[in-house]
Amino acid sequence: MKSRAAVAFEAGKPLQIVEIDVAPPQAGEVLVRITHTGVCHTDAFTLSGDDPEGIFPAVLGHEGAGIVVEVGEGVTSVKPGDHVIPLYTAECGQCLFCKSGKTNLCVAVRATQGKGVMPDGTTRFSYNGQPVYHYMGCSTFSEYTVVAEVSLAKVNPKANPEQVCLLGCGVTTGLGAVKNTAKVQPGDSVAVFGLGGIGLAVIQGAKMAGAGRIIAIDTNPSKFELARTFGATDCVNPKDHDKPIQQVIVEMTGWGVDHSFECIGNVGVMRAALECAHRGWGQSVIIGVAGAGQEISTRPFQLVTGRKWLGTAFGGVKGRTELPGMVEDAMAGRIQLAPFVTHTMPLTEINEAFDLMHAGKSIRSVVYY
Ligand SMILES: NC(=O)c1ccc[n+]([C@@H]2O[C@H](COP(=O)([O-])OP(=O)(O)OC[C@H]3O[C@@H](n4cnc5c(N)ncnc54)[C@H](O)[C@@H]3O)[C@@H](O)[C@H]2O)c1
Ligand SMILES: [Zn+2]
Ligand SMILES: [Zn+2]
Repeated sequence: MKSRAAVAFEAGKPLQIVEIDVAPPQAGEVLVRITHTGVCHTDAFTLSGDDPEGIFPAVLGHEGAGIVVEVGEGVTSVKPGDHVIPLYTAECGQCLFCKSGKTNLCVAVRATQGKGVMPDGTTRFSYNGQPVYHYMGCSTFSEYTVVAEVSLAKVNPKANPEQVCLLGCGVTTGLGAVKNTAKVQPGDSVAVFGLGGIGLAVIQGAKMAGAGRIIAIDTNPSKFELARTFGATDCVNPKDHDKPIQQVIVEMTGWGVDHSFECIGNVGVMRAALECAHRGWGQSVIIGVAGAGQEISTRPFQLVTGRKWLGTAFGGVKGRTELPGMVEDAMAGRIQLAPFVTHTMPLTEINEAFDLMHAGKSIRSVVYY
């Protein structure tokens, strides 16, 4: 079938809106009509060419909501008409990782997902007879996409897709990092570096967890108002200080914060985030995705004196098990999604979403089909 899609033909170039061909779902696969998709910084990162796993031409996008159109052989957990959120972290329930109870990093489709193909090693997308690759197992920048059954969370059909698509990545990642990775406790102090969709979701999660002081840090002060709305108690612009930001945070708090979160993808800030963690027990969670080949560093003394360096993908959330409940939480107002959606636009204007992100003017742009 034909599908309108925004295709990344080359790194560093705008997406092109074209009609691609989408092949039917094979065994264990599902054809989904995407109705809405957010644009996450990770899409911009891959489009920039800095992502070692980036393959072109590809259909990017991994923060979507849609409706099942057709299922391949053997698919039992979803049927046509079901409302779904595609998952870039699958959950098969069978693999070593799923069974461990220790992680959400299912490996069922990992090897092929990273290569931009479906589990049988081929792609369902093509343009003028040439293959177009999948992205993060989701490819939500195509109206019709094919996703592995294990990469779909079935959610309440009454949920607002313009908002719950954000549970496909940004908001879930931030909330999950607080709850599953850092396990923030009532009264704990928190520092959040980077106030995009991820960082603001961390603040919302910290507030929900009953954190005491929540310090929001960004070089773009226009983000502070929303950060305060979500629960930030202090807002700090590193540019207002002539000393390293970690020193500023330590001085503000005495011994540093109980938890810090890096939500930018900057290895220098990752170091600062670790070093502003409390002596003896403070921990720092890396969420940001750094460029290919970049490395983190600090003095080992920072760890010897009790700080912990952690990281998280999709906030440690098991998508098929947990997303349906998170969608219910959003519908009941326990999770706030509306403030994240600062812009909406039709697919034809998707490049504008990237421009707004790079200009620091949006939190999330949601594209509709
Ligand atoms: N681990 C995961 O599962 C996961 C999931 C989603 C996104 N990510 C990553 O999280 C990061 C954030 O994503 P986003 O969509 O919120 O991005 P975004 O671009 O919307 O937000 C980043 C924010 O960081 C601020 N910033 C930039 N440099 C800074 C600095 N030196 N000091 C302080 N603030 C600075 C920017 O002003 C901006 O507000 C990206 O690296 C993205 O790839 C990771
Ligand atoms: Zn994302
Ligand atoms: Zn698994």
